[in-house]
Amino acid sequence: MSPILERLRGRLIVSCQAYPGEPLRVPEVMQRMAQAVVAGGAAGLRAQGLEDIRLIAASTDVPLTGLWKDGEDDVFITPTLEHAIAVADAGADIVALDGTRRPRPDGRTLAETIAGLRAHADVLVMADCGSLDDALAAEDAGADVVGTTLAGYSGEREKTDGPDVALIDQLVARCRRPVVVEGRVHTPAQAADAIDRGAFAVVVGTAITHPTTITSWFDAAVTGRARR
Ligand SMILES: CC(=O)N[C@H](C=O)[C@@H](O)[C@H](O)[C@H](O)COP(=O)(O)O
Repeated sequence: MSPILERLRGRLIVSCQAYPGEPLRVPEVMQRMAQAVVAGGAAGLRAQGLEDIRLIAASTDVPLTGLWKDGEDDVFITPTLEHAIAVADAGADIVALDGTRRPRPDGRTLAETIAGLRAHADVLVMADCGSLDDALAAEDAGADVVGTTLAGYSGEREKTDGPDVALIDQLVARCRRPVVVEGRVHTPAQAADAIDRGAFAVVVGTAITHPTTITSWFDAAVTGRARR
């Protein structure tokens, strides 16, 4: 296994992302966020957008998974070969891309996209999948790692409240490549459970790095409960 992946075995990867229009959608802010989570023990980082990737790659030394979200269409996580090459060139160690079986905007298959990326750069590829069939196809297409990132977002599986544990169990049982659990891991207990189920690593985003959502959880918990 690659030394980059070895550093992530059984560890926490923290996704540092802000969304369009949000106050924290500033590359330097995400760079600081990345430094803050590494100080807390994150063994890996995940970042969106070329400038965020560049800044984080330059200022941290943990394995960096990069992606470029583009478009409103079904396939928006690093949707084309051109996007994937740009993410690699920005400094990502692992390029995360849509690993579903849906048609891609540039007409390439996932296998063609991975082969094209590999011809350009020596990077690892994480396939962001939405189902077991996605993950099995992504392995055949050459992905180094399969993730549960798109479970509940690609139309194939229900969006569970927490991580999709049934899918985790399926992937761990059937996949040959490391399975990275990502998506709605909201508590340390859920992260531990994912590892106990056989996940190679766990990605946590929102519950660590998205204060607007975290605030809404606390607000919903307290609002309306006061005795007087
Ligand atoms: C579906 C999609 O677009 N997922 C994105 C992928 O990079 C991010 O918006 C998520 O924050 C990330 O997957 C981490 O998941 P969570 O924030 O639930 O811990």
